[in-house]
Amino acid sequence: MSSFVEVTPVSGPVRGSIRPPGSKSLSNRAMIVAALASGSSRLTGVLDSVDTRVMATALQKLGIETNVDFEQKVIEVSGAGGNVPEKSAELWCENSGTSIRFLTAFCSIGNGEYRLDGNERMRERPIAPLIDSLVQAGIDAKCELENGCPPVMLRTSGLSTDRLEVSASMSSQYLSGLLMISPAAKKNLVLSVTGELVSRPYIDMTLALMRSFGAIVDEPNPAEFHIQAGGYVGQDYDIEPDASAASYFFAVAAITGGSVTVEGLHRNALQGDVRFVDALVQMGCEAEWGENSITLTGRELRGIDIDMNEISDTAQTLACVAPFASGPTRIRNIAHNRLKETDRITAVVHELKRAGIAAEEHEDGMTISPSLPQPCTIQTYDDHRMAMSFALLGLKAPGIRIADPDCTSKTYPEYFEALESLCKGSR
Ligand SMILES: O=C(O)C1=C[C@@H](OP(=O)(O)O)[C@@H](O)[C@H](O)C1
Ligand SMILES: C=C(OP(=O)(O)O)C(=O)O
Repeated sequence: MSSFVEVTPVSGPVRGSIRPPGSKSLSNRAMIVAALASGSSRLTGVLDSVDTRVMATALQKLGIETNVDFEQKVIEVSGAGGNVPEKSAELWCENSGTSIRFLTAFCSIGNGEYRLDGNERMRERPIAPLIDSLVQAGIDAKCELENGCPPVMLRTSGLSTDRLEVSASMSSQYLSGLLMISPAAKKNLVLSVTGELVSRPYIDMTLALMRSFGAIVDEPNPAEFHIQAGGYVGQDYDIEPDASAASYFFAVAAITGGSVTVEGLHRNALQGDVRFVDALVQMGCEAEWGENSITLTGRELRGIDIDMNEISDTAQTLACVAPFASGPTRIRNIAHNRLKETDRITAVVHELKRAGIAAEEHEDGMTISPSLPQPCTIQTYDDHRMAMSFALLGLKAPGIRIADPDCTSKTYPEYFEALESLCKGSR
């Protein structure tokens, strides 16, 4: 384990193709829905990373038979038909937002006592809106430290309400968690969102996955969901490659004037983050949307003004493309990024400045101006996306070191090897 990695610059355009590992968001959703289903499910193309391991282990602890073969990227789940077999469990969620939010919802349909906790940063990431909804539903749910964050304690005998409200202005994951458990509730349920809903494409992803496993959901308006009770049926389900991970490789093409094909993704992918490609097109790149691949070709880059609320996991990637554009780039409407693995606005601006790049922090985002990166060691704040995005700077300028590269294990343990193998022909 080294404390930093130094990225070697490329000397010309990077050309190549790559298939990123399975989507974290789809892997963790598919495990939850398969666990709720009647019958067994075979999930293929799943991601092997800390976040998916945390989810699989938690389901096993809850008594769901979950057979994991990460070598083959396969997980077989014997669904418990909407029951939670174990009456009591302590679940460790590290810093996986999807895991703790989806599992808190999952445990609420059980019959017993459950405690969910995570690492130091997870204990700073809000979960109160989800807890408030469960309390509304008559469940004895609380944040143990009374600060709106994990650890979470639940005493429950199931979900039997027919109406529920949730606030999703800090994270869409509270709503996704409640949506996924709803078909397993005792009655049909009307779930409404109060206030703003961030990261909307993740809700569409949740609904699509639920429907693939047989759920019936109506959406009379964008803030209301009518979910029929009746459960899920186990399926064989193939997970798409991770579109957020793909953003780094599209960015490689953009900043080197090269051409990179990402296999396994397309315009209608379930992951909203494929729209990162549109942001690069807005900056001047060309995209070719294939049936099962996307090719991005880098051209002269211009600065843009962009709302990234719906694709906020790719904001750090864009922030590391922006220095190479001809004018400033303004990223807007991502205040919720302050609540993720680290404060992803302050941290990004701080590290861009460390590399000598002109950047300004705003409450809802940042502005980055054209600059040549200077040698430095980028701090990554235990945030996989800090490491993966700032590595891009090192392809364009010498002396860029990335501290704690192993933090990519949250979603992409082999990231630096994959980046190296894509770029090595251009050195
Ligand atoms: O539902 C999901 O799979 C996710 C939703 C997003 O979180 P927010 O809804 O908190 O923005 C995203 O950042 C996260 O990586 C995955
Ligand atoms: C925000 C992220 O993850 P999570 O919320 O699932 O921890 C992420 O992967 O960028």
